[in-house]
Amino acid sequence: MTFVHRTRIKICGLTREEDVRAAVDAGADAIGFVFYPPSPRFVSFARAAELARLIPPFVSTVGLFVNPERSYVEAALAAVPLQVLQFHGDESGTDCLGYGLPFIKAARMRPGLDLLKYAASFPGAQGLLLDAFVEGYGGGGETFDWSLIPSRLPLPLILSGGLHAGNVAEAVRCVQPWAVDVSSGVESAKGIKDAARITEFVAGVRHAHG
Ligand SMILES: O=C(O)c1ccccc1N[C@@H]1O[C@H](COP(=O)(O)O)[C@@H](O)[C@H]1O
Repeated sequence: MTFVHRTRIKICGLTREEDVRAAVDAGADAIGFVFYPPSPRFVSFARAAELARLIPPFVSTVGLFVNPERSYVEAALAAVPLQVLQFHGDESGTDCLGYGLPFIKAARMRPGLDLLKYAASFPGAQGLLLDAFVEGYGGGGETFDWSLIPSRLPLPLILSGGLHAGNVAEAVRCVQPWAVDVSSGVESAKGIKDAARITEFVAGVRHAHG
């Protein structure tokens, strides 16, 4: 099957230098830092700033937040060179605006969620990230029923939730997202990425394109 675009790849929840290098070397388009303290992948702003120095031009740096205070996001922006914000909690459309950066909004997929209505409530969003509905907001390594995704969405779709090298090609062919986002599926332990799994994941995405 021929796609009109190259599926973008975001690797999220990096905590170590070698993992950033592995993601960049494998061809990731974006690197995510988790600024949600309860997450096992949490990094401080200082740590994220150190890691961000390893990220070359044209690879985006994404800051992930869950229900943050505005001052917390502002502090992140002052400390870390972020290009995109990812809001992964119960934020409203207004909560996500006003930072002077593009943002993507996560929807935690469950039966009954009206995704078109949900997307419309985030008028400033640059993309809609679809994740499984898990305890702890995200990063649970669980897939969701892709048939719940409407065929036409008003925003670029970023597919996440339980993706790994073994299912990502099928996911890309089935959903045809703008981008995929992965955390657990390229880890050897929570917060510890595995270079081989990252490489295999990227190859899986590229393989989907035939
Ligand atoms: O990674 C986390 O710890 C995390 C914590 C809170 C909210 C989101 C989080 N990660 C995001 O969750 C999805 C799915 O991750 P996985 O591949 O299933 O582990 C992904 O978008 C991560 O960015």
